[in-house]
Amino acid sequence: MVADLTVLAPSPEEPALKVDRLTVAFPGAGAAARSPIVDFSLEIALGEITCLLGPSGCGKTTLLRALGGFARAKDTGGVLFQGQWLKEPTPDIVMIFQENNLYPWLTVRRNVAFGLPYCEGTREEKRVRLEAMLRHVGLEAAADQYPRELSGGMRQRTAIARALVVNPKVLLLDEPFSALDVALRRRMQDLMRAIWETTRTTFVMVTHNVEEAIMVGHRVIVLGGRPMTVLLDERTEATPKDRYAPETLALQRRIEDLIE
Ligand SMILES: Nc1ncnc2c1ncn2[C@@H]1O[C@H](COP(=O)(O)OP(=O)(O)OP(=O)(O)O)[C@@H](O)[C@H]1O
Repeated sequence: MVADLTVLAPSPEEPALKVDRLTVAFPGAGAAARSPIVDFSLEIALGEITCLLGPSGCGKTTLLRALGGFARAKDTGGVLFQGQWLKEPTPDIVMIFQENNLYPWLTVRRNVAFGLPYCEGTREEKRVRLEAMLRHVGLEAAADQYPRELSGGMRQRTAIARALVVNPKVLLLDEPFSALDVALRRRMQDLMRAIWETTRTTFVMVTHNVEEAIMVGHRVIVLGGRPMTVLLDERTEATPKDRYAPETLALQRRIEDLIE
């Protein structure tokens, strides 16, 4: 446990994000008719890892963007964050994309520190927090390297550290590990669970990998159809030792059948 990163456990009653009759409108004439998200509702629990799965093109990224305040919603509904309609991105909700978007001209340490000037706390508190985060994701030794000198996993760890060091209330991840090989992907999944154990941040992760969703998530939601609906909403208690357990494999098959 890294004390510097610990936050108070949030009250479990209150949802972190409430999608309430959301219709996403795409810009351009008639485009709203093609929107996969029409009158859609869903609650994302506070302090949990929720994984979103679904066939390609069903609207997962569009939903994630809406959760981040990036989508244009019709004013008949939307996304509620802390009881308020989310109209634009907020520093409390941070999004990480597959391609991680690091600043190539900054070292790992300076990439991770990028958002700290905008946070509360003294210079010394921020310094301690930065170093604790670098240690937590195993990047201390690489802190003075540039993104081009890093492996894919190190780049993604830098992106995760940069997102978490500002202590967001919600972290949205869009297929963050899809470019990584199987072994590295598993290490990143374990790291994500370890980070969650310490910070209890609300994570929402889109993935195409069913096993990953079951192993990382506390809750797995399968989306599909047009307009998009929830096809399956299941809690999962799987730990690494349950990876090949009959219940894990049975849930995996049920989900795969829905996504095909
Ligand atoms: N800005 C936009 N304007 C018009 N159509 C869009 C826009 N953004 C997304 N779409 C369409 O909305 C649908 C859902 O896209 P989205 O990227 O959310 O799906 P997805 O489930 O994340 O797909 P994938 O798994 O392949 O990443 C697609 O048909 C896409 O073409």
